[in-house]
Amino acid sequence: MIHSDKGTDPPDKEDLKRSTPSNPEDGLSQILRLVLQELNLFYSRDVSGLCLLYDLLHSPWLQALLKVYDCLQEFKGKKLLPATSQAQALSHEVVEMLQAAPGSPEIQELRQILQAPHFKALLSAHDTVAQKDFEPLLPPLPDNIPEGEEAMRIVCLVKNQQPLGATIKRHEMTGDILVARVIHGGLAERSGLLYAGDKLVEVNGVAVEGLDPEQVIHILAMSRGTIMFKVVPVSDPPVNSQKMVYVRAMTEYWPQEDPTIPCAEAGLPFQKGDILQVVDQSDALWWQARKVSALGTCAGLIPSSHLLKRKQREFWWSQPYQPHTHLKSPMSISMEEEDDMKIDEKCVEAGKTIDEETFESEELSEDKEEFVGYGQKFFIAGFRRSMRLCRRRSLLPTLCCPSSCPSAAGAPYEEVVRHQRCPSDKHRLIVLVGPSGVGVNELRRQLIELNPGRFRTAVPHTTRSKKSYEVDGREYHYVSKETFESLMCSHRMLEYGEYKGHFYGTSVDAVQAVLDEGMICVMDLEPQGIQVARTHELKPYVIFIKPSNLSCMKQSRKNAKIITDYFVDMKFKDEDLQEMEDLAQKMETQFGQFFDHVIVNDILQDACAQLVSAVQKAQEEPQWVPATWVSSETGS
Ligand SMILES: Nc1ncnc2c1ncn2[C@@H]1O[C@H](COP(=O)(O)OP(=O)(O)OP(=O)(O)O)[C@@H](O)[C@H]1O
Repeated sequence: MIHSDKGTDPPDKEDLKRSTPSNPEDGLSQILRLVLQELNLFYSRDVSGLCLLYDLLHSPWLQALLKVYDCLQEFKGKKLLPATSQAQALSHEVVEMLQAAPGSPEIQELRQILQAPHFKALLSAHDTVAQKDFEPLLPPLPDNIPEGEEAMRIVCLVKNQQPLGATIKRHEMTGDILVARVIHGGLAERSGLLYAGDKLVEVNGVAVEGLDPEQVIHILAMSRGTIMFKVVPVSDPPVNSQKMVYVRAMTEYWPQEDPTIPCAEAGLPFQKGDILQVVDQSDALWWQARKVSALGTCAGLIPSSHLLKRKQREFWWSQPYQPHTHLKSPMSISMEEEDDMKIDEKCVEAGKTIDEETFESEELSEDKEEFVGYGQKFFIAGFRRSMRLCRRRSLLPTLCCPSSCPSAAGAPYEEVVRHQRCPSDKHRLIVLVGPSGVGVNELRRQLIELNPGRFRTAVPHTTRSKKSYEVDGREYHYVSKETFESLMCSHRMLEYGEYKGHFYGTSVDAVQAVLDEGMICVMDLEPQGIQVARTHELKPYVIFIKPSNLSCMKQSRKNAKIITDYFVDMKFKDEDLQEMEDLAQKMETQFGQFFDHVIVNDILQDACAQLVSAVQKAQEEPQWVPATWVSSETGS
């Protein structure tokens, strides 16, 4: 019973009495219910530490739990033996007896239960286990093995639908057929009887001497059921002492299109961004791996990092020369190419006169920059027209496709670890990426407005002069050209561009300032900026905002407008939507390996809900991140 100095009544004595295990009616769930009830009481009372401990140790439910624990421990030590290994036969007998017995509803019900197919299957499984009847029936070993022959091992494998999980090769000097590799998780490996280096002598009684590996494979392919190998065991069976590593594929790989793979069927196809568990790197050229999304499966062959890099280089040199294509939105390119004359025409068409002052002040409608939430007035920086138009002219070096350009290609695999952010750590930076006009800024704004106390955007820098109504550090950080250039040169700018003769950009420090305040920083970046942001200090979580299909977009963007250089926002034309789709595809092809999450922005409300949930998961659930982000933390 729990005593306390003050507070509510102790729990019902009868309840506690009933909770002791001496009362056989009690279930464990009853005890646990009482535990929870009492813990609730602890919470609601101001109990001193000593009393709490005293009460806790004397509480009947703790005693009851300990008794349950003891029983379980005792039970664990006991070796379970089946009461009978003939349960099926016994059930038959009972059914026959019941048939002769006078009919009563109970007897009828029992007969039905015993004859139900799933119950029969259960008894059959029970007897199989009780009789330890697990092994497949293997043919007897041949008894005419000549004496004095090399030490041989006879291996019988029962081939079901699955492949054998081993590859063979011919020894260059001796011509012997050897087991080249045994695939992890495959039939051969699970048997524990075949090793890389074993020499094949016979397969199903057929001598393999003088045969090509392809002929041996043909014999194997034709075999059904049990396959018998006669092998000369390798003197030193290889021991796999390597540690398992996880990698993110930074490129794609299709074994069926690779003529150099030792066995295309054993290859593991993968796409950019797939997380692979590499189980064997003992071979310099071909590793063994499986996808984390299918860990129960047999491993497959993938090119080693070194080999894949070489393949990328060879592929690149075999391609006709193509100047690097920019990942600029055709919408923005076409606008850049327009001459002033045309811009003037557009402005006249739109019934506006050019108001340079309005334009320079970059005024958006007030509700886009300021809003009232939580009884407070909030100002959202980073949404200004110049900043957004300037982003389209990003000065970051435009990356070419890492998989096809040897100079830009990084490692084809990036080692990753599963990392969970500690609640006391700074939040991860949330980066939104998407083709111009897809709704990156709309979603960003909606997210911030949803909870301005939790989400914020970084305040950008500019070299243009401050307007009278602006506040330094609110709309922008106003800096000199020299300061801006020094930030650029010291790689402290995550993105930057030039617009109407002024620099605009967002610095690492501006992002850090938001994170230091314990808030979640949400920014939008051009995809070529992702790699700059991928540092252990920011640990960005990249969300790709993707347009839905054309017909849906036509419907959902009927009233939407894109910002342009022409002082007025313009309605989407069909070509704009098509360009957006094409650009999204290019972005996915070139930068898909960096996307942690993809959201299709069709119905705005749904996309916003998905964004909220993705951001929460990024902060609160384990995610795959580059191993260097975590090792540099533990190292520091
Ligand atoms: N799901 C949606 N349904 C309807 N309209 C949308 C949706 N998403 C965005 N919009 C509208 O589309 C227009 C363009 O969106 P937004 O300004 O966010 O583009 P963006 O991706 O930030 O591109 P950029 O900044 O490069 O112009 C805006 O008028 C926005 O309100």
